[in-house]
Amino acid sequence: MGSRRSKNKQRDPPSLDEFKAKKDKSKKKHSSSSTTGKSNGNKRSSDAESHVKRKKVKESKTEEEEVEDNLPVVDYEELSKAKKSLFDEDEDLQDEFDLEQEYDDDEDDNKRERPMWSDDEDDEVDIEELNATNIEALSKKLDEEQALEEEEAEKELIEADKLQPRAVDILPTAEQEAVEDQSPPDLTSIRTRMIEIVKVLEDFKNMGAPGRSRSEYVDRLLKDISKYFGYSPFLAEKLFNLFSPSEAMEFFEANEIARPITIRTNTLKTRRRDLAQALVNRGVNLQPIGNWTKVGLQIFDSQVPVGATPEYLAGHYILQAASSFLPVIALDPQENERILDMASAPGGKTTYISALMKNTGCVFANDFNKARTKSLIANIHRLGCTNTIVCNYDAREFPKVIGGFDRVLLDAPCSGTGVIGKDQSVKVSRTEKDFIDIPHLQKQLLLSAIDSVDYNSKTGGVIVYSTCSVAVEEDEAVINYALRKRPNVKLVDTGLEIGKPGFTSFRGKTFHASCSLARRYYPHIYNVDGFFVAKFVKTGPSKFDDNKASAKEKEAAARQEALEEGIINNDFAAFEEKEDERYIAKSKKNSLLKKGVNPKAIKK
Ligand SMILES: C[S@@+](CC[C@H](N)C(=O)[O-])C[C@H]1O[C@@H](n2cnc3c(N)ncnc32)[C@H](O)[C@@H]1O
Repeated sequence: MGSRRSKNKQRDPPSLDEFKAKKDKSKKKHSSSSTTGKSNGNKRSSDAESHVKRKKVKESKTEEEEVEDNLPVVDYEELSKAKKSLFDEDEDLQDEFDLEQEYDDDEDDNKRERPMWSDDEDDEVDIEELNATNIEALSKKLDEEQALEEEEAEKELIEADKLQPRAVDILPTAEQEAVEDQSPPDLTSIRTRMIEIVKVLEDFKNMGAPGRSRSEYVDRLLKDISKYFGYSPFLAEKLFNLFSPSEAMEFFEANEIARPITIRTNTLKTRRRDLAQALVNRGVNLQPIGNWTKVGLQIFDSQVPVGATPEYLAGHYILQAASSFLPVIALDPQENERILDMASAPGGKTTYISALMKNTGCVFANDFNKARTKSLIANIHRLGCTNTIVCNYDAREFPKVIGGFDRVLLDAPCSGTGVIGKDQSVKVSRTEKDFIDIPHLQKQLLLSAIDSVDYNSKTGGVIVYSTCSVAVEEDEAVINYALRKRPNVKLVDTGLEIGKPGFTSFRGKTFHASCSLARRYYPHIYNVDGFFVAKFVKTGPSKFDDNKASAKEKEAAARQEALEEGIINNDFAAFEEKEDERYIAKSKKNSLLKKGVNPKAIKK
């Protein structure tokens, strides 16, 4: 963890001006790379700047700041740069989405480069001298110096760690623990102790105190985590076990912050470029999410409520977490297919499916919770999805209700351990029983999803299972169960470019090797909600398969029933002749009056 300290700063979202300056910079970078061939010039220069800045900061640090630097704050700056982040800034995006047209080339803005260039003075390097010709050489030199410095610092740290018998002092005695339990928590010392314990656990052989077992450190760390971050001891342990100790700390830290606000362009009504332009005009500061989606936008800040703009009300976009795009991308819906979204409210994924199908075919949007189907219907209407049928069944009743689908999405009800960043109540509300009951339901739902798919589908035969939980019981254990119970399916690649592979074994349990094809998403790695996505294809009929013919009959019967109940009208787009006659007459009269003609004088 020591080597991370200099980078442990969360980046503030850029202001509009900074964003613009960045765009300008990137534009210059493009042109300079094409003329000079020095494609890394800007990066190197900013490396050089940050080195200069780091140096300054380092010199002026107090001891307290040094301690503060030790704290495992999630490195979002690194995250945003890392290839693996779902919020990649890809230069290629410029072609499809070029916001530069939205900003004038203003001299003031050009002056407002990143502060590293203008604010810092440095004894050793005169930044003014960093021009196009010597920048690369200087940067290289600075890089080397920096690497050497970091190496030395790391060595010093290791030596200091060895010399100091800190490990002995980290764990409190029973008496100290008793006193601590009685008094209000001292969060600063708890945090420091957590960091120390993590260091010991990462190198227990050399750093563990004599006579102390690894589990003593783990127990203390778990107590500290649950006190510091506010988790129930049970959930703290469950989540801790998913990661190495230092990664677990990053995960817990990341859960303290909400993920970036993201929206999905509704391509049934607009294009992302047009939407972005409209929102920028309203004072929304945004940029594309990353090169893995052509419809997502990340909102940095806004002068208007993003959930109430005219574009929102007109259904040009939906507020949707970036991770929620993933299962639909994996589902890969095709035009004219029949698709079932088993647990669909409030419809973020249904409306995306509908958009990808360009309103062709048919999407059955089901949800067991009737109250939630109201927001589902509202979203379907607002976004103009005309190929959807909303239903309200316990999805375990499928395929008896209807089957023979080309594709089924099961975005399953779950414990929500992936979305603690936005729902902190999960920290204490989830019990051991939840991790038995919820997976039980998920397993039943997944079998129904599999049985509802037509294995003869010419275009599909696909089932996607997703959760916003990172708990293995709700993810790999569920898909592994389905593989055992339904030998007529196999897991396939999700087609998603990024994501960590699913576990093939976990704490003594072994899963089918193909579970590694599933994808895991974590807030501390991708800056998105924790998520899980697995994709199956059907290789043979299920015992309970409903063939396509009978599914069609059921669909026709359902339509008829809805017609009879007046839920849908066959004459949705037709004219009400009597009503229309009145309006036509009125408008004719008005038009004559406008022309100064007395309507009564006109012979009928
Ligand atoms: C994760 S949410 C779905 C979110 C939705 N897919 C979206 O993108 O907006 C899970 C949904 O499952 C529904 N649900 C729970 N049990 C169900 C069941 N037995 N059958 C169908 N839906 C169920 C819940 O009402 C909830 O709306």
